[in-house]
Amino acid sequence: MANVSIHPAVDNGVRPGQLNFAGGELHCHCASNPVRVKVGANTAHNHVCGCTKCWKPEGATFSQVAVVGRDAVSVVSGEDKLEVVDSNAAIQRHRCRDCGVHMYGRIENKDHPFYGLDFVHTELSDQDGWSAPEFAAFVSSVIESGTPPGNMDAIRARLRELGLPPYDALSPPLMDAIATHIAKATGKLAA
Ligand SMILES: N[C@@H](CCC(=O)N[C@@H](CS)C(=O)NCC(=O)O)C(=O)O
Ligand SMILES: [Zn+2]
Ligand SMILES: [Zn+2]
Repeated sequence: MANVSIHPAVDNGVRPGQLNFAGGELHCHCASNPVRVKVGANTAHNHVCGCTKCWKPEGATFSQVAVVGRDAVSVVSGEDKLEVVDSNAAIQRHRCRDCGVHMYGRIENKDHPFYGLDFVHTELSDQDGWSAPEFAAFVSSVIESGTPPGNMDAIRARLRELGLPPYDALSPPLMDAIATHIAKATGKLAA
């Protein structure tokens, strides 16, 4: 099963994060004048995502993506090279127009359940200690990128083997958080 590739950061086993890690810097793949983004806090809810919208390194089946408070994220250099991939998406992914790497995804809709959180790919950092991936999201969506449906049993088995329980949306706690937000907004639950 180890021959099923998920993402280079987890294919050899998930490495634990460091509890007191305070953040670091991300950089894009440009050899010169890279975009640099400071993330001044550790991440949370790190996971691998199989959706077609999250940035994946060349050849990877999944993206690796985590969240961090938007106030902790700032562009250090190369801001002029950033462009929003899809301004209609809930997550506005800012990518380097030269190398295509997504530097951060931001939610601008204040009513969104995850407003206040940015999405970042910790593999773009040279530092170790970022929170480790905990689960696999949008697993069935890898088919939309061309993964043969017949490979899905092996992919889910490999994710379980790595300690990344596979879900076809987000993890139960995050789905519960979204539903709670909606129930409060619609008055079904006390705010
Ligand atoms: N099946 C779709 C799923 C896309 C999707 O819903 N992605 C999730 C996980 S990143 C999401 O929250 N997307 C919001 C967005 O892209 O703005 C695909 O693969 O394109
Ligand atoms: Zn770049
Ligand atoms: Zn995704």
